[in-house]
Amino acid sequence: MSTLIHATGLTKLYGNKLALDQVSFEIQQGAPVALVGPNGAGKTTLFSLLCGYILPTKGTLNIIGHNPGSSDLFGKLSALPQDAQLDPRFSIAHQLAFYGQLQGLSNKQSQAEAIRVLELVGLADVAKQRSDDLSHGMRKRVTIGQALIGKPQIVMLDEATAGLDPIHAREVREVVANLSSEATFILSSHDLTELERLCSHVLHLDKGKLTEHPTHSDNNELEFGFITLLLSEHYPDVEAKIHALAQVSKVYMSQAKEYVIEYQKTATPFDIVILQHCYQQGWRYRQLVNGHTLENQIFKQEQV
Ligand SMILES: Nc1ncnc2c1ncn2[C@@H]1O[C@H](COP(=O)(O)OP(=O)(O)OP(=O)(O)O)[C@@H](O)[C@H]1O
Repeated sequence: MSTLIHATGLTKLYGNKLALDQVSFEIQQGAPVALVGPNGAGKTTLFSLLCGYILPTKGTLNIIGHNPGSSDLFGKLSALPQDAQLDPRFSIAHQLAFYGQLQGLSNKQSQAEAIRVLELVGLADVAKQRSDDLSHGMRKRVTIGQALIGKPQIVMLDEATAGLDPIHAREVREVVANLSSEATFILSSHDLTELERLCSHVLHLDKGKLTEHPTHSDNNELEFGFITLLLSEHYPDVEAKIHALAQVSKVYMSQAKEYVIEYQKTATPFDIVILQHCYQQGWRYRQLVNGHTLENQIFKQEQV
C-alpha cells in the first residue's frame, strides 16, 4: 500500500482564530477515508489545504510526492464541493465531456470519458438527459462521476450525502464503496454514523484537533473483546444480567438502550453467547456491533 497524503503538524490561523492545530496524519491508497467533525471543526479548512486553495500557517503537507496546488497534481486529485451544481441547459454527457476537455482531452476522448464515468456511477442510460430530469440522488451521482473524470488517484467529496433522503444517501455510499478500486475517496461529514460502515479509517476533527480511529476495531489478537448491543426497548437490570455472564468483565450503558460489553475471549464466540442470553431473557435487540461503535470510540472510550 502506498502513502498518498502525508501531513505533519498542520496548523492554520485565520487572523488569531486557530482553525487547525498541529494536525498530523497519513492516508494510504485504498479504502475510503472519513473526515468527520461538528460544525466549525476545521473540515473545510483541511479540504482547502489539501486542494492547495489556502496555505498552512505552519506544518507540511505532501500529496503523492508533491506540494498541494502543484501543477503536477493536475488530474491526480479532484474535489467535489458540497454545493456542486449541474447546468440545467445541457445534457449530462455534454457537461461531463466539457469537463474532460478542460482537462485537455480531445473532443472524442472527452465524450468517451463522459460515458465511462457515467457507467461507473451507474447512470450511462441518462447520458442524454438534462439535470432537471434526474432525481436529487442521481444528480449527486453525476457530480461524483464528474469528480472521476481523468482517473484521479484521490477524490475528495465534501458532505456527499447532505440533503439526500436515506435511500438516495445509501445509493451514493454504495457508489463510493464500489469505486474504491478506482480511486481513494476522502469523504467529509458531520454525521459520525453515516460513514462508519463505509470507511475503515476515520479522521475526527474537533476544534481544529485531530484524532484517528479504525472503525472495524479492537477485537483481533487481544485477550479481551468488545461488543456493542443496542436493545429495542428498555428492560430491567440489563447491566447486572449481562455482567452475570461468566465471560463478561465490564459492561456499561453508553446511551439509552445501548450497552458496551467487555468480555474475555474463549472458544465460544461471545456474539453467540450474548444472542442466546437475549433470547433467554426475552430481550429484543436492534443492533449488535462487533467492537465499539465509532461514536463510542470518539466520545465514550474512557468509560470502559
Ligand atoms: N476565512 C475565515 N476567516 C476566519 N475564520 C474562519 C475562516 N474560515 C473558517 N474560519 C473559522 O475556522 C474554524 C474552522 O472552520 P471550517 O469551515 O474549516 O470548519 P468546518 O468543520 O468545515 O465547519 P462546517 O461543518 O460548519 O462547514 C471555524 O471556527 C470558522 O469560524
